[in-house]
Amino acid sequence: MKYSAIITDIEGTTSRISFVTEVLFPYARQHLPAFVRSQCQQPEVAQELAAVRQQLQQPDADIEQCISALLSWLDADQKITPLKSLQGMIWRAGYEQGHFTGHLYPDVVTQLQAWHAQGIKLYIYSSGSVAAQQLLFKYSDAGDLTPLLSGYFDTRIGAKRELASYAAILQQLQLPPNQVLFLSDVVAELDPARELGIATVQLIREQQAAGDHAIAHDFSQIEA
Ligand SMILES: CSCCC(=O)C(=O)COP(=O)(O)O
Ligand SMILES: [Mg+2]
Repeated sequence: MKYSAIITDIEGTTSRISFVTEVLFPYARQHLPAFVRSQCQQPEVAQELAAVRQQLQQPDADIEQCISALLSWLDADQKITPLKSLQGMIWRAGYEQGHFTGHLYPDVVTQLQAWHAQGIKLYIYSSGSVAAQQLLFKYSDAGDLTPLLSGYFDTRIGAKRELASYAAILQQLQLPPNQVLFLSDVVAELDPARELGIATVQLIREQQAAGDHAIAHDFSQIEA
Protein backbone atom coordinates (compact mmCIF):
# COMPACT_ATOMS: atom_id res chain seq x y z
CA MET A 1 0.00 0.00 0.00
CA LYS A 2 1.64 3.25 -1.14
CA TYR A 3 -0.77 5.77 0.38
CA SER A 4 -2.48 6.25 3.73
CA ALA A 5 -5.05 8.61 2.27
CA ILE A 6 -6.62 9.38 -1.10
CA ILE A 7 -8.40 12.67 -1.76
CA THR A 8 -10.65 12.86 -4.78
CA ASP A 9 -12.37 15.62 -6.71
CA ILE A 10 -15.96 14.96 -7.83
CA GLU A 11 -16.91 16.69 -11.10
CA GLY A 12 -15.04 15.02 -13.98
CA THR A 13 -13.28 12.60 -11.62
CA THR A 14 -15.77 10.47 -9.69
CA SER A 15 -18.76 11.76 -11.61
CA ARG A 16 -19.70 12.79 -15.13
CA ILE A 17 -19.37 16.53 -15.76
CA SER A 18 -22.82 16.56 -17.38
CA PHE A 19 -24.42 15.29 -14.14
CA VAL A 20 -23.28 18.53 -12.50
CA THR A 21 -23.89 20.88 -15.45
CA GLU A 22 -27.08 19.34 -16.84
CA VAL A 23 -28.79 17.94 -13.74
CA LEU A 24 -27.57 19.61 -10.53
CA PHE A 25 -26.98 23.18 -11.71
CA PRO A 26 -30.29 23.51 -13.64
CA TYR A 27 -32.19 22.06 -10.65
CA ALA A 28 -30.57 24.63 -8.35
CA ARG A 29 -31.26 27.42 -10.85
CA GLN A 30 -34.92 26.49 -11.12
CA HIS A 31 -35.53 26.28 -7.37
CA LEU A 32 -33.17 28.93 -6.00
CA PRO A 33 -35.43 32.02 -6.19
CA ALA A 34 -38.41 30.39 -4.45
CA PHE A 35 -36.13 28.62 -1.94
CA VAL A 36 -34.37 31.84 -0.93
CA ARG A 37 -37.62 33.86 -0.74
CA SER A 38 -39.37 31.23 1.40
CA GLN A 39 -36.44 30.26 3.64
CA CYS A 40 -34.66 33.59 4.11
CA GLN A 41 -35.64 33.79 7.78
CA GLN A 42 -34.14 30.38 8.55
CA PRO A 43 -30.83 30.94 10.35
CA GLU A 44 -28.75 28.74 8.00
CA VAL A 45 -30.11 30.57 4.92
CA ALA A 46 -29.90 34.00 6.55
CA GLN A 47 -26.23 33.31 7.31
CA GLU A 48 -25.52 32.57 3.64
CA LEU A 49 -27.40 35.69 2.56
CA ALA A 50 -25.21 37.73 4.89
CA ALA A 51 -22.20 36.18 3.14
CA VAL A 52 -23.71 37.10 -0.26
CA ARG A 53 -24.08 40.73 0.87
CA GLN A 54 -20.50 40.70 2.12
CA GLN A 55 -19.26 39.30 -1.19
CA LEU A 56 -21.22 42.02 -3.02
CA GLN A 57 -19.95 44.64 -0.56
CA GLN A 58 -23.58 45.76 -0.33
CA PRO A 59 -24.74 45.35 3.28
CA ASP A 60 -28.21 46.65 2.32
CA ALA A 61 -28.80 44.40 -0.69
CA ASP A 62 -32.39 43.13 -0.62
CA ILE A 63 -33.48 39.54 -1.24
CA GLU A 64 -34.09 40.11 -4.96
CA GLN A 65 -30.60 41.63 -5.41
CA CYS A 66 -29.12 38.65 -3.58
CA ILE A 67 -31.05 36.22 -5.79
CA SER A 68 -29.93 38.02 -8.90
CA ALA A 69 -26.27 37.86 -7.80
CA LEU A 70 -26.57 34.17 -6.91
CA LEU A 71 -28.07 33.34 -10.31
CA SER A 72 -25.33 35.22 -12.15
CA TRP A 73 -22.64 33.38 -10.14
CA LEU A 74 -24.39 30.09 -10.86
CA ASP A 75 -24.56 30.80 -14.60
CA ALA A 76 -20.85 31.65 -14.62
CA ASP A 77 -20.01 28.55 -12.51
CA GLN A 78 -18.30 30.78 -9.95
CA LYS A 79 -17.29 28.76 -6.90
CA ILE A 80 -18.47 31.31 -4.35
CA THR A 81 -19.01 29.73 -0.95
CA PRO A 82 -22.54 31.03 -0.10
CA LEU A 83 -23.78 29.97 -3.55
CA LYS A 84 -22.28 26.49 -3.09
CA SER A 85 -23.88 26.20 0.37
CA LEU A 86 -27.32 27.24 -0.88
CA GLN A 87 -27.05 24.85 -3.84
CA GLY A 88 -26.43 22.02 -1.38
CA MET A 89 -29.54 22.95 0.60
CA ILE A 90 -31.65 23.01 -2.58
CA TRP A 91 -30.28 19.69 -3.89
CA ARG A 92 -31.28 17.98 -0.63
CA ALA A 93 -34.94 18.07 -1.68
CA GLY A 94 -34.04 16.78 -5.15
CA TYR A 95 -32.23 13.75 -3.74
CA GLU A 96 -34.73 13.08 -0.96
CA GLN A 97 -37.69 13.27 -3.35
CA GLY A 98 -35.95 10.98 -5.85
CA HIS A 99 -35.67 13.55 -8.68
CA PHE A 100 -32.11 12.29 -9.28
CA THR A 101 -29.40 10.12 -7.75
CA GLY A 102 -25.72 11.02 -7.40
CA HIS A 103 -23.84 9.94 -10.49
CA LEU A 104 -20.67 7.92 -9.87
CA TYR A 105 -18.76 6.04 -12.55
CA PRO A 106 -19.03 2.30 -11.78
CA ASP A 107 -15.22 1.96 -11.54
CA VAL A 108 -15.27 4.56 -8.74
CA VAL A 109 -17.65 2.52 -6.63
CA THR A 110 -15.64 -0.68 -7.05
CA GLN A 111 -12.30 1.00 -6.37
CA LEU A 112 -13.44 3.06 -3.37
CA GLN A 113 -14.73 -0.16 -1.83
CA ALA A 114 -11.40 -1.91 -2.51
CA TRP A 115 -9.28 0.95 -1.14
CA HIS A 116 -11.49 1.21 1.94
CA ALA A 117 -11.14 -2.55 2.52
CA GLN A 118 -7.34 -2.13 2.30
CA GLY A 119 -7.47 0.48 5.07
CA ILE A 120 -6.78 3.55 2.92
CA LYS A 121 -8.64 6.60 4.24
CA LEU A 122 -10.80 8.24 1.57
CA TYR A 123 -11.59 11.97 1.39
CA ILE A 124 -13.47 14.25 -0.97
CA TYR A 125 -12.33 17.73 -2.00
CA SER A 126 -14.88 19.53 -4.15
CA SER A 127 -16.10 23.05 -4.71
CA GLY A 128 -19.56 21.69 -3.91
CA SER A 129 -20.32 22.19 -0.21
CA VAL A 130 -19.60 19.41 2.26
CA ALA A 131 -23.37 18.91 2.62
CA ALA A 132 -23.70 18.60 -1.18
CA GLN A 133 -20.86 16.07 -1.28
CA GLN A 134 -22.46 13.99 1.46
CA LEU A 135 -25.79 14.00 -0.39
CA LEU A 136 -24.20 12.84 -3.65
CA PHE A 137 -22.53 9.88 -1.93
CA LYS A 138 -25.50 9.09 0.31
CA TYR A 139 -27.97 9.06 -2.59
CA SER A 140 -25.54 7.69 -5.17
CA ASP A 141 -26.49 5.44 -8.08
CA ALA A 142 -24.91 2.61 -6.07
CA GLY A 143 -26.64 3.42 -2.78
CA ASP A 144 -25.24 4.99 0.37
CA LEU A 145 -21.44 5.09 0.06
CA THR A 146 -20.82 7.57 2.89
CA PRO A 147 -19.51 4.78 5.19
CA LEU A 148 -16.50 4.52 2.86
CA LEU A 149 -15.52 8.16 3.37
CA SER A 150 -13.45 9.54 6.22
CA GLY A 151 -13.94 13.25 5.53
CA TYR A 152 -14.88 16.04 3.18
CA PHE A 153 -13.29 19.38 2.18
CA ASP A 154 -14.91 22.26 0.32
CA THR A 155 -14.16 25.91 -0.48
CA ARG A 156 -14.21 26.71 3.22
CA ILE A 157 -10.71 25.27 3.40
CA GLY A 158 -9.75 27.30 0.33
CA ALA A 159 -10.01 27.35 -3.46
CA LYS A 160 -8.96 24.23 -5.34
CA ARG A 161 -6.25 26.00 -7.34
CA GLU A 162 -4.50 27.45 -4.27
CA LEU A 163 -1.47 25.82 -2.68
CA ALA A 164 -2.61 26.97 0.77
CA SER A 165 -5.74 24.80 0.49
CA TYR A 166 -3.68 21.62 0.10
CA ALA A 167 -1.37 22.70 2.93
CA ALA A 168 -4.44 23.14 5.18
CA ILE A 169 -5.76 19.71 4.17
CA LEU A 170 -2.40 18.07 4.97
CA GLN A 171 -2.47 19.82 8.31
CA GLN A 172 -5.92 18.39 9.04
CA LEU A 173 -4.97 14.88 7.89
CA GLN A 174 -1.78 14.97 9.95
CA LEU A 175 0.02 13.03 7.22
CA PRO A 176 3.24 13.67 5.29
CA PRO A 177 2.53 14.63 1.67
CA ASN A 178 4.09 11.51 0.17
CA GLN A 179 1.47 9.37 1.93
CA VAL A 180 -1.35 11.24 0.22
CA LEU A 181 -2.69 10.84 -3.34
CA PHE A 182 -4.90 13.50 -4.95
CA LEU A 183 -7.14 12.71 -7.94
CA SER A 184 -8.62 15.34 -10.24
CA ASP A 185 -9.40 15.94 -13.89
CA VAL A 186 -8.08 19.53 -13.68
CA VAL A 187 -4.34 20.15 -14.04
CA ALA A 188 -4.63 23.53 -12.28
CA GLU A 189 -5.86 21.68 -9.18
CA LEU A 190 -3.19 18.96 -9.37
CA ASP A 191 -0.27 21.39 -9.78
CA PRO A 192 -0.45 23.03 -6.31
CA ALA A 193 -0.94 19.66 -4.62
CA ARG A 194 2.17 18.30 -6.35
CA GLU A 195 4.16 21.39 -5.37
CA LEU A 196 3.65 20.33 -1.76
CA GLY A 197 4.82 16.77 -2.47
CA ILE A 198 1.38 15.18 -2.69
CA ALA A 199 1.18 12.39 -5.30
CA THR A 200 -1.20 13.21 -8.15
CA VAL A 201 -3.14 11.42 -10.88
CA GLN A 202 -5.12 13.20 -13.57
CA LEU A 203 -8.37 11.49 -14.56
CA ILE A 204 -9.03 11.73 -18.26
CA ARG A 205 -12.64 10.67 -18.52
CA GLU A 206 -13.63 12.69 -21.53
CA GLN A 207 -11.61 14.60 -24.07
CA GLN A 208 -9.80 17.14 -21.93
CA ALA A 209 -6.13 17.97 -22.40
CA ALA A 210 -3.55 15.96 -20.48
CA GLY A 211 -0.96 17.74 -18.34
CA ASP A 212 2.30 16.27 -17.06
CA HIS A 213 0.80 14.32 -14.17
CA ALA A 214 0.32 10.55 -14.14
CA ILE A 215 -2.85 9.74 -16.07
CA ALA A 216 -5.72 7.30 -15.54
CA HIS A 217 -8.84 6.83 -17.61
CA ASP A 218 -10.68 5.20 -14.74
CA PHE A 219 -10.07 4.38 -11.07
CA SER A 220 -9.05 0.75 -11.78
CA GLN A 221 -5.87 2.09 -13.44
CA ILE A 222 -4.69 3.88 -10.29
CA GLU A 223 -2.01 2.17 -8.23
CA ALA A 224 -2.51 2.99 -4.60
C1 LIG B 1 -20.83 18.08 -4.63
S1 LIG B 1 -21.42 17.81 -6.22
C2 LIG B 1 -21.54 19.39 -6.92
C3 LIG B 1 -20.28 19.84 -7.50
C4 LIG B 1 -20.22 21.32 -7.63
O1 LIG B 1 -21.07 22.03 -7.14
C5 LIG B 1 -19.13 21.89 -8.33
O2 LIG B 1 -19.02 23.09 -8.38
C6 LIG B 1 -18.10 21.01 -8.93
O3 LIG B 1 -16.94 21.21 -8.28
P1 LIG B 1 -15.70 20.20 -8.35
O4 LIG B 1 -14.74 20.87 -7.43
O5 LIG B 1 -16.14 18.86 -7.88
O6 LIG B 1 -15.18 20.20 -9.74
MG1 LIG C 1 -13.16 18.21 -11.47
